[in-house]
Amino acid sequence: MPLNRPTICVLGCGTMGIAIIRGTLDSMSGADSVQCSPKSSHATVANESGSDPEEDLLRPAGFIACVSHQESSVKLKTILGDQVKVLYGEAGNVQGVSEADVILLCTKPQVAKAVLSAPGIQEALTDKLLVSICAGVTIEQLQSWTTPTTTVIRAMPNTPCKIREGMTVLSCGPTTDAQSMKFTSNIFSTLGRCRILDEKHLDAVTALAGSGPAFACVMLEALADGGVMMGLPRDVATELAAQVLQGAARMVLTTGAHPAAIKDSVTTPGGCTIAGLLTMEDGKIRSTLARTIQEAATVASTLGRDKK
Ligand SMILES: NC(=O)C1=CN([C@@H]2O[C@H](COP(=O)(O)OP(=O)(O)OC[C@H]3O[C@@H](n4cnc5c(N)ncnc54)[C@H](OP(=O)(O)O)[C@@H]3O)[C@@H](O)[C@H]2O)C=CC1
Ligand SMILES: O=C(O)[C@@H]1CCC=N1
Repeated sequence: MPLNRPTICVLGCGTMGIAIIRGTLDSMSGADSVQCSPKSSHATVANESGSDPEEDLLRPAGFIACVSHQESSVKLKTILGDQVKVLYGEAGNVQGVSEADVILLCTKPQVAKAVLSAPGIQEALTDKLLVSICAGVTIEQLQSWTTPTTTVIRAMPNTPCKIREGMTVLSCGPTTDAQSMKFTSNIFSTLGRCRILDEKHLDAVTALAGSGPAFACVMLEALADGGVMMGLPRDVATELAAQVLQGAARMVLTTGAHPAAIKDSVTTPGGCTIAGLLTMEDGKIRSTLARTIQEAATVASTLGRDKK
């Protein structure tokens, strides 16, 4: 299927839909300008830079965002401005999918089947690419709710996509073509890091990377609490904790160092770090965090199932 400068419909534009649109528009706003097309009234991105023409063809031409309720559509317009065409309700979904080339399914997993099975959607999806970010919804399920003419890809991004520091994992189905995969990987690579893995890993990915920002923020908040306990002002403690986590994470990502080696390099014999580390180990922090991912992955695997 041709994917030159496609229009993307974000079907279910809440937290993640907004993060993906915002991050993508920001990624293009440097060299490119985003403007509202009077003809189609959805956002178009005009490239005036001398960038790679092949990459340019993979950039979205514009976004359409679909939500369920009219009130949400009003709020969304104030968040995304006139760069994005906003539609709501069942008729809005059919219109949005019909006008787009690529559909990003960002509803809650529990409503994915109903949204894709609604009258007019299957026809509107003919010969199009459907990328689902719904936790626990498998490629097999997505294929069974669409016709064979629709190409299906599963993605698991996370909220930091909004600031282009995201982590996304993609899985393709047996019939996914290379161009669809290249386009999808290009979109998510501009929003942070992007990897392709076999679908069997996606529940673990959902727990570690999808839910991960929540777990990381609980750790961040707890570290800051400790600083506050020892007299630091809250804003200072939060800044220190956030920068420490970012710095340590960047050391792992940029140097490739093992986390244990970085820990050891901080730990002076008989010093304060080993005193703190032993206290952490007494609290079983390692197994608590590892079990957190295990439990979240177990629940993720159930999210696409019909509720009895
Ligand atoms: N939140 C996260 O960190 C992550 C979430 N995910 C996955 O992303 C998906 C979305 O999550 P999230 O963004 O948090 O959810 P939100 O609740 O923030 O957004 C869901 C959106 O879907 C819309 N919606 C609901 N029903 C319909 C419908 N019938 N037709 C069209 N739109 C509809 C809602 O509109 P309205 O407001 O009008 O009801 C809302 O805009 C989930 O499947 C989740 O598993 C994946 C990775 C990370
Ligand atoms: O909590 C959830 O179910 C979703 C999936 C990953 C992050 N949030």
